Amino acid sequence: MQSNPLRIGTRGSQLALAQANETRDRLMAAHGLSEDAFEIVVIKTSGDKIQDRPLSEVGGKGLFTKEIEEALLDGRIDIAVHSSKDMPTVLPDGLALTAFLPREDVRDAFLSPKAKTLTDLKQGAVVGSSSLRRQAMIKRIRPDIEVVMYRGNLQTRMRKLAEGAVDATLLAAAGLRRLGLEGEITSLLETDDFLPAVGQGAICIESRVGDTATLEKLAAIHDQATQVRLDAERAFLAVLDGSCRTPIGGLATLDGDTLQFKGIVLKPDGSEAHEATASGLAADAIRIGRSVGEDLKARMGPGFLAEA
Ligand SMILES: NCc1[nH]cc(CCC(=O)O)c1CC(=O)O
Repeated sequence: MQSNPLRIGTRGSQLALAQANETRDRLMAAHGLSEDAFEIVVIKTSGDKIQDRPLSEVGGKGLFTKEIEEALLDGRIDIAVHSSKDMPTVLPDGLALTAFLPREDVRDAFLSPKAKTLTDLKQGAVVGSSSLRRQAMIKRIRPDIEVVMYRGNLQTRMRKLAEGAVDATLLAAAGLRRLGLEGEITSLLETDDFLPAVGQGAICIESRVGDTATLEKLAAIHDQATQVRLDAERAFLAVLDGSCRTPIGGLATLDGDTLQFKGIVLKPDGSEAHEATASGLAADAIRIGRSVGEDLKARMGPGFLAEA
């Protein structure tokens, strides 16, 4: 082990800090190190500075990673901890997702003081979410529901829900668990009818490609099954060129050596949706994800993504 602390870059939100701490704790346990072997470096990103507009309007996923990736490339940090869901499919030259922690619950959670599930909400109910995927999936099941923009950190969103500004909200179960807020979950949306975002529930670690000393440390906390699932999901997203303006869901599951993949593309108002599935050997994860992406692309027809 090197004597310099391993510098862990992260955003400053409570969720991001919880993820960075979890990564540090796993590294400490795996290598028998103390806390002084690590330094958590908080980096403010453009995405953190913009709070009043949906992400889809201001440039999408890369907003939460740009400044952190610059710090990695400049050698100011050694690893960056991210939610896989927030990672663009293309990374800057010289950087890669070099480790995945074991994936948690992938499901979206329904939170409401007024109803047990999405389908129990009263006619014309208001749901807060600024995720285009969640908006489209809600509209597909319940076209009468009004979805209003709802950004801010988890605590802010829960407060708005308690104050009655909205009737319900949807959040990733994994994020709530990491913050010790799973008690706030009213019910969980099963993936059969509500497909999560690509990467949901998986913490990933980004580092410099040739930094072998760091890669060796990460190997001890890496989960290969999560990597295989994410390989398929990210290959799927890359084919569809998943911009933040396109509602897309995708999930890979592993049963032994068999990978199952399901993907969906929707119009934002839920009026049209295309789904496709494929399965095969885990070793073919990337090919399977890509094939579902291509299948959907063909079935959507030209213009669907542009219109969306
Ligand atoms: N876009 C924000 C974001 N990125 C990752 C998570 C949750 C944690 C995860 O999916 O790993 C969340 C919050 C949410 O969607 O509720």
